[in-house]
Amino acid sequence: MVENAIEITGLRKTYAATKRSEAKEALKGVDLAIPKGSIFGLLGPNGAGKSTMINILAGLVVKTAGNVKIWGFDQDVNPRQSRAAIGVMPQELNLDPFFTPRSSLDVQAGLYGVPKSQRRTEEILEMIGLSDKGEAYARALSGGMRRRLLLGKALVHDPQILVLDEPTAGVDIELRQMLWRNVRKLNEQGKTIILTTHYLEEAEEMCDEIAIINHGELLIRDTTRNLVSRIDSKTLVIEPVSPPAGTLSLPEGVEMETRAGGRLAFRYARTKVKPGDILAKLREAGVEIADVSIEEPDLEDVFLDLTRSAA
Ligand SMILES: Nc1ncnc2c1ncn2[C@@H]1O[C@H](COP(=O)(O)OP(=O)(O)OP(=O)(O)O)[C@@H](O)[C@H]1O
Repeated sequence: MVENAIEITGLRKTYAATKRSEAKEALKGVDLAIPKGSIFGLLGPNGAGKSTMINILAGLVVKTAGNVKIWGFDQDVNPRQSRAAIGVMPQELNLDPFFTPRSSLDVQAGLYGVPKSQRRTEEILEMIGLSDKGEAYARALSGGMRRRLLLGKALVHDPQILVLDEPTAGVDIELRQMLWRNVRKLNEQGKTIILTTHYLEEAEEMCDEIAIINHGELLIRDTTRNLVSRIDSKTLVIEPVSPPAGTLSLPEGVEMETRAGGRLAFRYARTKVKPGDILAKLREAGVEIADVSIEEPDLEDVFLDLTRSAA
């Protein structure tokens, strides 16, 4: 039994030089395994190589070197089976304006060779909340509806793996929540989900595991929890009754920052300093405290830490 939904080894992609641009090495030998059944986040700054990787998985971009296995099928040996195992919801709203949602889904199913008797057009329309828009022209759909239709199109052949490329970029909260509800449901039904997102909070909330890529290289891959616990810093935030008089003497390595409303934030290494040490110093200085809280590191800190040091 194959354990991994995706196995990538030594994946390279160099876009050829054109008259206007030099050759670009977008992926520089990436190894990555994505376990079956997970919700896996692929993160990285703009231009890191995420779309290139996803497009290679989807069979839309031809790799330069390396090996890609999808649901156990080598992309080069079994292109049909590997393509059938994956559905991609792309970033761009590339819909034919003259197709209705119902015919869009039907045509897509036809492209994947799904026999008429096995098509789930109505079920998918229902799931993406477009049952009442089945006969509307795509050009008459709102941006959010088009995005939902793209999700539907990625599902027509009932793939084991669903890839979502920046699914919530620029969408409103309601649609985002609907998308995530659907994603969770599909995951519970056994689908492996791979998503790229710029919203780190979202990745932290949704993904079991995360890979961060930068400049075409894999920087790290770990469970979301482990990644967040790598960051040693925490921040103690206090609201003083009145601003401290004079400079404060703080434990070594603690950095202070003044925030809105006169709040003071103290960033410290949790393995070296205890928040009580900071509070003791404040008390010594006669600072009266109205409120206190501690901010835990989040994925954004991890991301900045890793991409900064590798820049
Ligand atoms: N068709 C192409 N021809 C030439 N260079 C390309 C092409 N597509 C992407 N690139 C380059 O390859 C690099 C990786 O791009 P890619 O789109 O994979 O990054 P990304 O991580 O998806 O970024 P974003 O978050 O902005 O979508 C970038 O430097 C980009 O300019």
